[in-house]
Amino acid sequence: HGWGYGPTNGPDTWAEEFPVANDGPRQSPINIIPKEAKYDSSLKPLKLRYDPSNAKGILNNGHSFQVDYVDDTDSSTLTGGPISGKYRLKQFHFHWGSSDDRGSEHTVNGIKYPCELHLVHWNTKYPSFGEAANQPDGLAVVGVFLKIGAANPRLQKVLDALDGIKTKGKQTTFSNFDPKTLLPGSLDYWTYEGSLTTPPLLESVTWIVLKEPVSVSATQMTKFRNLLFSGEGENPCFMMDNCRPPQPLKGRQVRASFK
Ligand SMILES: NS(=O)(=O)c1ncc[nH]1
Ligand SMILES: [Zn+2]
Repeated sequence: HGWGYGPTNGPDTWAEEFPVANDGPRQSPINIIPKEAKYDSSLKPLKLRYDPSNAKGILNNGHSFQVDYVDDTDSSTLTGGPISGKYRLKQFHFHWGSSDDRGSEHTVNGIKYPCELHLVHWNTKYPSFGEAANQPDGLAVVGVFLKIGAANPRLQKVLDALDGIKTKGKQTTFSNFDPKTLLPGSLDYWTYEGSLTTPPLLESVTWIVLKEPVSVSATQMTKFRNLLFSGEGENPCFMMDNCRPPQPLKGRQVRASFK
């Protein structure tokens, strides 16, 4: 059985098949220490321009669920920020915990949030996501923390679709959704050079982690935890704690777009 988040296939075992997990100089996630981040006035504002009609489907991939976007044109892109050129939105997904005191992958001063959203983009200087994923400047992932508070109405359409993709491998159509509605009011961010946080842990990601969290209610969190890692007809295993712990910084500089 492949990699996962269980006792026999979780993050501490990944190095067996993916040695970069332990040896890599730029692994993600990391603990962000705001006081150690350097304000960089040359960092540009983030520019996210998404076409809601590019939303294609929603899939339970056995590790998380993701909303996939049509990425054969430049209609949903990320530009500005720490990146040069244009990156296309491929998908967004989440990581969450088994209780509200954990679940995020990045941490801030060691604090874990209950959930973290990742918007995955690839550099259009490469022909495809797959090609870009193997390049040091191939991917850009925007990370957004979710914090327990008032129910977030912007999440509801996504959460309501989860009943249709309960088990591993299930997918349904999911159309007309603008991921910009999931972002906080401020686009202030920390940025550093890192990796995918799931195997193959490719060191191709420019991470852009927003400082301001968005809200999610405890009830909404229970909907994430009602998904299954397991496939239809298999022993049911609820999908939660699908988060990799923070990895060694190994001398990397985290920059801040704000003072
Ligand atoms: N969690 S992550 O955003 O680093 C990721 N995206 C695709 C595979 N893994
Ligand atoms: Zn992720």
